[in-house]
Amino acid sequence: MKVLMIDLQNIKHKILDIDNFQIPKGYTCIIGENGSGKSTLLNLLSGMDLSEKGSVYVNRRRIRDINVGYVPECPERQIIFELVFDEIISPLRFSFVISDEASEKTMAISKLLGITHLLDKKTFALSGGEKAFVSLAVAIVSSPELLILDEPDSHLDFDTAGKLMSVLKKSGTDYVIHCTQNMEIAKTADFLIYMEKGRIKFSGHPETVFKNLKNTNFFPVMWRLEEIVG
Ligand SMILES: Nc1ncnc2c1ncn2[C@@H]1O[C@H](COP(=O)(O)OP(=O)(O)OP(=O)(O)O)[C@@H](O)[C@H]1O
Repeated sequence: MKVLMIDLQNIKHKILDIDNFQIPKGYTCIIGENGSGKSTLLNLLSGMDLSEKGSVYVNRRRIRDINVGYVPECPERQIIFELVFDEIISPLRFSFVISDEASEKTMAISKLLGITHLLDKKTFALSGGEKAFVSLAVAIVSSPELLILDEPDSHLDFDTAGKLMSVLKKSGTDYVIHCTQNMEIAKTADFLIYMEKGRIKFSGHPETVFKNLKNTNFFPVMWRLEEIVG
């Protein structure tokens, strides 16, 4: 039987100290205080950084053999083309995908994200939220198995951030790893990781993880209100 998971083995890297840890297939959110090691972990998972000690496997394959998509905190800084269509199609052109196939894929992803109306617009004229969606389209157009999101929702309003998450859940990407400060988003993940001082302190279903965080500012505001109202 095929084992679907990300397997972190004996990671000692910068601030990170993670013995053995498995992330299941699906939508995972990572939360934790500033400096707890979230971005350091995402850099290892995206292949931008190689672990000083330990290994990362995805479905028993080495991380470097996996097609990974990445959206940073300020995605607009990565935009390079003048037209949105050219920006979204660029990863396919860079990998020599034939023209018709690349255009069809670009249209399909734009439909999925609800941004077909932006395709012939100039990238510099987009709003911050629109730029975030275009960067997301660039990241998923080449069908990554693993998609890393390093707080791209920090500049999005709540409804837009929620839309981004629900679209990604439908995108067919096996693993989405989303670092976020938005606890209303984190509580709807399939799997939640709470980091502290380079270690994974709590993990599991969001309800289970948040039970351990009731007396902290991480506990979702809506749940706190529900508790007060009864
Ligand atoms: N080579 C290193 N060895 C040990 N610690 C390091 C090294 N390089 C950076 N750090 C520290 O690791 C910590 C974790 O940084 P990281 O950016 O991963 O945190 P984060 O949880 O993403 O924080 P934020 O929420 O503020 O973005 C920082 O305090 C940083 O100074």
